[in-house]
Amino acid sequence: MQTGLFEFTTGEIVVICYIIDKNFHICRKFAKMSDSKNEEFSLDYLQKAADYLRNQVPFTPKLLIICGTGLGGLSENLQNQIEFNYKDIPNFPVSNVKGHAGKLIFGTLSEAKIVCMKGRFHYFEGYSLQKIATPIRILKLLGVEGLIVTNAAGSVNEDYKVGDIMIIKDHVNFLAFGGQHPLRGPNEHFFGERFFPMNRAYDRELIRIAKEVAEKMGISDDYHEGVYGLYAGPNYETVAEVRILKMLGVDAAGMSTIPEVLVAKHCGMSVFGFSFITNRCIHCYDEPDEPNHDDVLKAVMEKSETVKKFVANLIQETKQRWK
Ligand SMILES: O=P(O)(O)O[C@H]1O[C@H](CO)[C@@H](O)[C@H]1O
Ligand code: HPA
Repeated sequence: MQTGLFEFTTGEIVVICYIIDKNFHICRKFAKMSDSKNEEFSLDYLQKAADYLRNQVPFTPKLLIICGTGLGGLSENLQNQIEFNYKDIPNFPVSNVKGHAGKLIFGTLSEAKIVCMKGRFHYFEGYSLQKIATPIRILKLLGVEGLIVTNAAGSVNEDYKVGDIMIIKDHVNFLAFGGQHPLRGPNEHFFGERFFPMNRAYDRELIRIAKEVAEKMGISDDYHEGVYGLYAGPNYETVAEVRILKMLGVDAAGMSTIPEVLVAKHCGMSVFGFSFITNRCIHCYDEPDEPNHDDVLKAVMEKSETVKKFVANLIQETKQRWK
């Protein structure tokens, strides 16, 4: 048989059809595999959680606050609170780390309409990067336009001290260097473009206002602008790793935040973030100190009022955006 440029016998055609068919099935299988990998990050799946919340919350939240370890007290700023346990929200992950209560709290502050995640999800808990960031997409579906993301972190920068606030001006996503990314897989165009920039990820105007707020609060010696680095954990860094982080321009190290920021930026949110410095990362082999989670929690508790005030003042100064 003559087919275009080539001549085939019937037998050859059968073989070719078989190969095409086989490849088609293999391709379909792979497509299905990668689709099912993203199913829990898809619009349909997340819509269920958004509908559940929308039916019970009488206003549209505009600002999401993610409370880092021990920073759940930030939700105490909110008036007219409506509270949900993560476990009661369909298709919502559940948090397992001490210092992360697992509650979603809606409320208002200085007329700003806010939702607060009192408890987040970490890669070291075994969640996929997508699962960690599902609340961002769910709350985007509800109407959220801005994110204040907070975390507890160790200082790599030796000028920082325990109790300081580091406003995040940029980050280094060490997981991405190894090809790990919450947006890996088919792009959900509803939320954003396949390719998106991150060079202006942290909103410069919010940073400017936050610095003014810190100055007005009289804490100019206790805040910095720096680079956050994601170390997957759950162990704290070795001395050699801390030295590498320093060489690579990281000022504070933590085990969270970046997956949430990536997904927030992908769906067009404005982002402001800060790290609360809970411990020093250890640079020297002869130092007897060892970081531990109880000290991390203790450090946050000691300064929780200042941090709460900092966030409340920042919201007060930017409330027009979140009404
Ligand atoms: O980043 P958050 O959730 O604030 O918590 C930080 O504190 C924990 C370690 O003490 C880790 O989970 C680290 O990421
Ligand atoms: N390293 C990583 N994550 C952390 C630290 C740290 O020193 N402190 C709090 N979270």
